[in-house]
Amino acid sequence: MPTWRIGSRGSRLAQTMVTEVLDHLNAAHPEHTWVRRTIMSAGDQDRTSSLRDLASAGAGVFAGAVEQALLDGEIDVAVHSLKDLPTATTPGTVVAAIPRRHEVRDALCGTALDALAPGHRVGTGAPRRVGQLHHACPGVVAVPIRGNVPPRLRQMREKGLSGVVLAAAGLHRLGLQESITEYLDPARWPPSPAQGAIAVQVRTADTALARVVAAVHDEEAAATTRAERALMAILGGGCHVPIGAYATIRAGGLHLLAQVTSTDGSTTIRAEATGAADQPEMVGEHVAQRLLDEGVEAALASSV
Ligand SMILES: NCc1[nH]cc(CCC(=O)O)c1CC(=O)O
Repeated sequence: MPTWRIGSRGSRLAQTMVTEVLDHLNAAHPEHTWVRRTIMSAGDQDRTSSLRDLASAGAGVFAGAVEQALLDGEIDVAVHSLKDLPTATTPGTVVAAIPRRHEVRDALCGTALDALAPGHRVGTGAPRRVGQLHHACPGVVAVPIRGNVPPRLRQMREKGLSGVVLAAAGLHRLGLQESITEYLDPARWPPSPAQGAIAVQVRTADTALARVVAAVHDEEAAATTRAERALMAILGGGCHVPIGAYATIRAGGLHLLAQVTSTDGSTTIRAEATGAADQPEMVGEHVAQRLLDEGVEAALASSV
């Protein structure tokens, strides 16, 4: 029976995502053997540039090295955070499975939103989170902070910050959920497109392997993230663009809420729509068009 090499970034978060995928694959396909590989990326190695510098160097700075290892045949399966994967598919690769998404929300560690007062400092460098923070808590100072999840919590303590905003999914996967003070309501504070979702990627030519990894696929996670990413593909994507998106499957179909917030928090533009759950891209495109009709481009231009 075949042995497959499954690879990810070297961060502890990436390793836990591989474990999550492997637990599922081993249960569904005990006849296959899976071995783990770690791929070091520029995003892992570079501790000096700001997230924005790295982002402008290309949205896939974290995912790129892992995708390259897949294309070079060093690994057979790549595991990514879907939100860190560029919306433009890398030729020769295909996302063959998106596992069930457990947690999409942002979380505040440290001081609760209500208790934050003007002058308090909160760690986050992502423009979407900076804008949402300023909008919710005028006068609160966003302090750029970067690195993996555990170092960000450490920086909060070391720099005497009142709090730090992180994805709840990452904190949960790392067993750090006790650090969470407050879950931010996704209807008021929409998270990053595809936040919390894992992408399981293979080479396009490996159709048999694609069928094997499809054992971890979840239709709801796929539909919601496809809608969120279709929206982002139109508005320009990546961690450096302040777009929040939150899709849910409801009785009437797939509902998508999107929000763009200027980094100073003064302007938020929201749009939503419901459409067919089996045509998620159409819902994403529809909501993107509504945001454009509301003049979102000017808001984006002034905030990035
Ligand atoms: N941008 C970094 C990043 N990429 C994926 C996660 C974890 C959440 C996820 O799995 O989507 C994080 C950390 C964060 O945003 O707090």
